[in-house]
Amino acid sequence: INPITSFMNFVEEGTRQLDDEPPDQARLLTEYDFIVVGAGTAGCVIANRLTEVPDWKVLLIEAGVNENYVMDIPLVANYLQFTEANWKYKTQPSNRYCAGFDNKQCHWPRGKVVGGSSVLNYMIYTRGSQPDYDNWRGMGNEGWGWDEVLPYFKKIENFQIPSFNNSKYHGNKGYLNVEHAPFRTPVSKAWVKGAQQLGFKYGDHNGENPASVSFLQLSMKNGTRHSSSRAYLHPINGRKNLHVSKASMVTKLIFDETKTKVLGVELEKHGMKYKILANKEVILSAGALNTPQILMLSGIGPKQHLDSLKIEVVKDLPVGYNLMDHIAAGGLQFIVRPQNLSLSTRYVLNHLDIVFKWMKTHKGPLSVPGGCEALVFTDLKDKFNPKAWPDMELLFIGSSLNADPLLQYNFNFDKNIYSDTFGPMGNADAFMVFPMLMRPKSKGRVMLQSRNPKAPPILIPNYFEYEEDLKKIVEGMKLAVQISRQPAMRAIGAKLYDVPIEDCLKYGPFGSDEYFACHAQMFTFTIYHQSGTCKMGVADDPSSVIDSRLRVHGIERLRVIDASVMPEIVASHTNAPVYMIAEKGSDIIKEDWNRFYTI
Ligand SMILES: Cc1cc2nc3c(=O)[nH]c(=O)nc-3n(C[C@H](O)[C@H](O)[C@H](O)COP(=O)(O)OP(=O)(O)OC[C@H]3O[C@@H](n4cnc5c(N)ncnc54)[C@H](O)[C@@H]3O)c2cc1C
Repeated sequence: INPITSFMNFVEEGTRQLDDEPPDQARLLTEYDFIVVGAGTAGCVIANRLTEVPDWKVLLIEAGVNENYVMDIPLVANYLQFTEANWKYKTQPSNRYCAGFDNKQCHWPRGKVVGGSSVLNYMIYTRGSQPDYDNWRGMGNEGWGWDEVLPYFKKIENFQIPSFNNSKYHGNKGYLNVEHAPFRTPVSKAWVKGAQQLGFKYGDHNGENPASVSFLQLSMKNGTRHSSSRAYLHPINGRKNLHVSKASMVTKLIFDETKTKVLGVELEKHGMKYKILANKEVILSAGALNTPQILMLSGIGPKQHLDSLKIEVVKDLPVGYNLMDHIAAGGLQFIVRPQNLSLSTRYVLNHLDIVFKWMKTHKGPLSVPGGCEALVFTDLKDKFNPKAWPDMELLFIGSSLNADPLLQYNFNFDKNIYSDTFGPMGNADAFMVFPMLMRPKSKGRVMLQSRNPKAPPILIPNYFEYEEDLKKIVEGMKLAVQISRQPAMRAIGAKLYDVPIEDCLKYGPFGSDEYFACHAQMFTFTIYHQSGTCKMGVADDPSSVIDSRLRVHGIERLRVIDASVMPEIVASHTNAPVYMIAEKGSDIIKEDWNRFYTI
């Protein structure tokens, strides 16, 4: 590999990508048919699908700026959290969770860039399975059962994994590329084998076997990130009926004099304030933290909370409640015999040929998103049944905390606890497993800090309110240890890293249930799946904010289409489900305005 031609290839591809992203609209119209707030996973899909109707004019508003080509390098995903493309939120301090982190706060990164959180994410592409969506329909949400959402999951995909390419479950004509990473570490292969030796079936968790082990399916195209902007906006760059306004923050909704109909939005761009009207609808796709924030700033939210901030109440609705997330016990690491290859930053920086290889071919270790390589989904009560409804995921990362000097800052570790616990690892080769709670019972809340739209919202995760959530995580940790004892793992010398968290020894010896529970409460890792804060439900469900056609109860011309709408978090990473919600939501809009729609 020639470093110069590789680098030039990288620069040329990056320039092309920049040219393909729809430009910032310098001069905004005063009126559009639809205004979509937030160009994240959902917003890019909606902007694409609505502008398929040639006489609809759509404005897509995004607080962040362009995606750039460095963001497409899968291995550097962690680093993006230190850039302006992240809103950099933190949770309220707690002793029950995130307790081993600085000021007992978890970092909650969210994308602030064209492409939203699909630009910061680890590209893991999972959908959830039949019971997740039948559960939604069972709550009264007509049209959201598995049989009704599956066609939309297929519509999203350009599925590129031949061994799983079963047309009952997968599509090949969609905008989003789904593929395996073109590189696997030997350790990941041993782990996948070890999981099978324990009893898990190798299979397609997005198809026949929701509870199985496999290498990750990824929203990736030829070894590079395929964000929602790359997938849905780039191919339609040039559509005259789409305007994109970047670096533009929506601060409030505008209502008619009866306060029952939305007329448009107020936004700030480069220090200037604008009022833009929507002839037909405003669609909020600002994500599960910012969509409730915009609603509450506009007077749609819990009356008592809005009163306390002296915000005039337009509609009393439980906005911001029902906040759900998936969490893992972080820092569960397994030392292996030294490998002659590692996904560590140290290794990569000492082997620049790897970097040049990716720049030229998009192959090699840099094509592994943040080191994430494989997963097991399982139902802890029926562990090895591949048809079961998972309540636990074990995510395999072919890298470790000591492999990257910045990882401790990603997760906000307390410096002393971090160095006491992980310092003794030195430069040992290791991998991590994140045992992840897939169907949490505990729910939190998003609140406003003040009437200032630029003040970050108050984020209360309320993890582990229910003891059973903690117990399940502990079961997941023990299961991860069991895999590490299988023959394929013994062959690479896998051994649980056992320097204890000093503060947890008072609850029990290292490896006891009580010790592991304390570990999970100290190193509570968000998996960034915040959702549910504008719950979809029937009008007489007092906990719901929108109906099953994604319209805000009691308000005309206003919909929410993003991760906020999930009535119950699905047992899955959330990006693919959000794509589905946006595809289906776009068809609902077309149907309601008597326009042609595609499924
Ligand atoms: C670090 C990280 C890793 C993740 N890893 C995975 C993964 O591997 N697999 C997976 O399935 N999921 C993953 N997720 C979750 C997944 O990416 C999200 O669930 C999904 O992107 C949410 O889509 P959304 O459309 O609801 O919101 P977002 O994609 O977050 O989009 C919201 C957009 O609205 C914009 N916005 C917000 N407020 C305003 C405002 N006032 N005015 C204008 N614009 C505004 C934001 O800047 C953003 O661009 C990850 C998320 C993160 C942050």
